[in-house]
Amino acid sequence: MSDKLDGAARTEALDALKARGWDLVEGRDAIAKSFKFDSFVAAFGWMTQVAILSEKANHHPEWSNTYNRVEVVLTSHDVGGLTERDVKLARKMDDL
Ligand SMILES: C[C@H](O)[C@H](O)[C@H]1CNC2=NC(N)=NC(=O)C2=N1
Repeated sequence: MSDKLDGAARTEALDALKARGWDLVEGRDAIAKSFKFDSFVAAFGWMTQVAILSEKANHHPEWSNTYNRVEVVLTSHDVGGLTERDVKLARKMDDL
């Protein structure tokens, strides 16, 4: 059974995410955010922490790093869209 977000839960989650700088990706059911850090070391340190959390949750980001920036896309590949797993990972990324 798909655990894709829909209805009021999806609207609520997306509103909260948008308030924190996340946006829907055009053409797919995914969210994206660009994180900027003071340095490459700060960016990579954050990525390392996220990697550990992601592995623990078995839910992983699509991302790329250029110097002090990390471009993140979150979606749940197994269901082809956004789930609560993406919302939780987004919140952890914001909170680190
Ligand atoms: C086999 C394993 O459960 C899957 O490959 C996991 C790993 N991490 C994942 N991460 C994300 N974002 N979507 C998935 O569907 C997914 N599947």
